[in-house]
Amino acid sequence: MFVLPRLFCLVSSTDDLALLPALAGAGVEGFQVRDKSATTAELVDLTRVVLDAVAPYGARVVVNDRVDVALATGAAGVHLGADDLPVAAARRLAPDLLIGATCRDGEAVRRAAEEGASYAGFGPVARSGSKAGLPEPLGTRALGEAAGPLPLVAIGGVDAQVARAAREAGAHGVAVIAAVWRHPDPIAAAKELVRAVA
Ligand SMILES: Cc1ncc(COP(=O)(O)OP(=O)(O)O)c(N)n1
Ligand SMILES: Cc1ncsc1CCOP(=O)(O)O
Repeated sequence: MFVLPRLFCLVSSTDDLALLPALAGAGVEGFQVRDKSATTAELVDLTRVVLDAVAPYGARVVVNDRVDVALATGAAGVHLGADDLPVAAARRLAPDLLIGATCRDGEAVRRAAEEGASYAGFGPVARSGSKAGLPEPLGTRALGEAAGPLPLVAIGGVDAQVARAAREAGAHGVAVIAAVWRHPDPIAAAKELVRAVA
């Protein structure tokens, strides 16, 4: 059984991977390997690099989209969205993995729980600068209304202020890209996020 991190930092191969040990050392408990342009082999390699960098700090690694890569690398989990392997199928393949499912309302959270998800990635809670084509922000009130059968990880436009609001609304934790990787001082930003979700 894995403890669900309160802060996930999403990582792609274009990020400064040399910062990973310092981010984990600063208290980032979870990393999600998310690289939309990587081949399968590249994703396996990137996941191994992330695991090697952060596992010594006790941080956990989740692979976005790919249960096969999670299993092949010994990652702690996988995050699945609407275009990915259905959660129930992933759970059959991977009884022991942490499985996250993207959800936008309470009904989706209930369904994900029934299918065997471990947590719901709920969002976008605010306006994301990193991912295009998302629906309008759902806000933290909708997050509070969706709370119930699964721990919720708020995503989309999360900075320290949104992270605090999400936690107050009932989120277990948050997941971020821009708040760390587009910050002039990623380690300072991570420390502030760690405090915000504590
Ligand atoms: C924690 C978390 N929540 C939601 C997402 C979004 O996943 P998905 O819907 O599969 O979209 P992509 O990330 O694949 O663009 C996530 N990655 N993490
Ligand atoms: C992958 C994903 N899914 C919903 S928002 C998002 C991107 C989150 O990035 P940011 O923290 O920069 O908004």
